[in-house]
Amino acid sequence: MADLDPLYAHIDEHAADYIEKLREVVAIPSVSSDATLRPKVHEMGLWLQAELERLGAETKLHYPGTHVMDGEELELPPIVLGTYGTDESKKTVLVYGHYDVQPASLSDGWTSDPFTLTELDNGRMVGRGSTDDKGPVLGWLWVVEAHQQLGIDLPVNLKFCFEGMEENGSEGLDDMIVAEADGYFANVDAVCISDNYWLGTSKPCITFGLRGVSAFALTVTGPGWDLHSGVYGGTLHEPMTDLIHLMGTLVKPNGEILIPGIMDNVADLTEEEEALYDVLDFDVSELEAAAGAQTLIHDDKKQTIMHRWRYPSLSLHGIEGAFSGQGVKTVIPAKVMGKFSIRTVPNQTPDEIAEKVKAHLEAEFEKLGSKNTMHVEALHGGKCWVGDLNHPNFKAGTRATEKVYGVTPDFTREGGSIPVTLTFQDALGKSVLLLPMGRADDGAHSINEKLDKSNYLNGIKLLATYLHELAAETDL
Ligand SMILES: C[C@H](N)C(=O)N[C@@H](Cc1c[nH]cn1)C(=O)O
Ligand SMILES: [Zn+2]
Ligand SMILES: [Zn+2]
Repeated sequence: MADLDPLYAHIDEHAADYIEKLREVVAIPSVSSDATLRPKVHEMGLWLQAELERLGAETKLHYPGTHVMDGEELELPPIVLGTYGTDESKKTVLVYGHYDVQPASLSDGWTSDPFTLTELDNGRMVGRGSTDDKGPVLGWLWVVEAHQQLGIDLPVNLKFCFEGMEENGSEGLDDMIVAEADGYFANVDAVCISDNYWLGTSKPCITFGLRGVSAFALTVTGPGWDLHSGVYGGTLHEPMTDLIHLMGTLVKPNGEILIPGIMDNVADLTEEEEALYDVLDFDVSELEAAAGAQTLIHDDKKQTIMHRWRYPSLSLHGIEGAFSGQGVKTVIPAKVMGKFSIRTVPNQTPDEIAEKVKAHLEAEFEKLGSKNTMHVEALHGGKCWVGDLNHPNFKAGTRATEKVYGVTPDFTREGGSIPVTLTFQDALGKSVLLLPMGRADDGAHSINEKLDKSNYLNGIKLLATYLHELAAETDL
């Protein structure tokens, strides 16, 4: 295998260039769930295509069509495909990432403009998408660029697949992958995704499981328009009262989900799985620090991690249509929509979950005797995934981590979701490795999202080393 020390030195020397490029992409507010920002998501996709072309990849944009969001028909952003190298004597690695981001605004509590990458003295680079997932996506590009600049042969062929709807249901992606399994993806030997985080803040990990996600909108409609609570309060069924009651029937404050039958299919805990939690080097105080609170439900670290990885959870996210401004507005909102989602685990399926949620809410609404109307909509559902830690793809990731960080990584599952992971595994029949770049306290989806400069640079080295280790794998 090539000596990678010159590559590592080169990556360190080019830190400023990599950071400038990250600044450039953070400044594109590619928020997939905001209809007004949809042009920015397209812009970000085209930015990536241009970079891939600049590096010599053959690219193709796949436009999955349109979808309706907030009553508006919108063009789905392109899935950016790129082929770099077609040498039949080399293995082909498919790398996936997403270029859309979660919403962010200063008013949420950010200490700097979310779309301006802000470098802090402690090495943190703060900005929306820095860790989720623009930093890692860019990392793959710099791996290719560094090899070119040093004249080192890239030991594998690469296929890129970057989507712009991951944070909003990955619409159109699964269909394209299935349709192209024997086409664009035909020669793929292994898949790697860098889109999650270490378990803590100091030790790297590789990840072999993800929870799924099923998102819902629960709408209660009453009066024809918003009403004066002094004039109408006490005289009619109020949508907000019904909604709050219904949302309260979903989950207990201790996290227990109240939907009948929801735990029926949850996989049993085996001794082998339990042993994995026992050896984990996990400090709950890091989780508390990253959350900015000491409000954990479970005292025991093993229970905490199991409830994050292997049990479902239900979170209430927000209410559309409700008054949320400052001061008091004595109004009865006419129509309110509660948003919640369930993180799902083996062996739950989105269809089964949606059926149980709907049956439960319909039964609860019936009990209210309300004259309002209620509608439950399943917004998007992604399946959970568990990979095989013993596969050579994971061995390559492990060796790469050991080389770059000098420690054996934690082997983790992730509480979040990357719905495409299982699709790649099933449709292509190939192993998918999750190789994270960022840390547990990066604040993905939260305020002040950041990527540490050291994680960015070591992450680029890690992705590069993984490709070399995979190329050296004889068992693949
Ligand atoms: C883990 C990954 N970086 C991520 O953040 N995934 C999202 C996917 C999603 C699903 N609905 C909206 N976004 C997540 O786990 O929330
Ligand atoms: Zn995300
Ligand atoms: Zn992500």
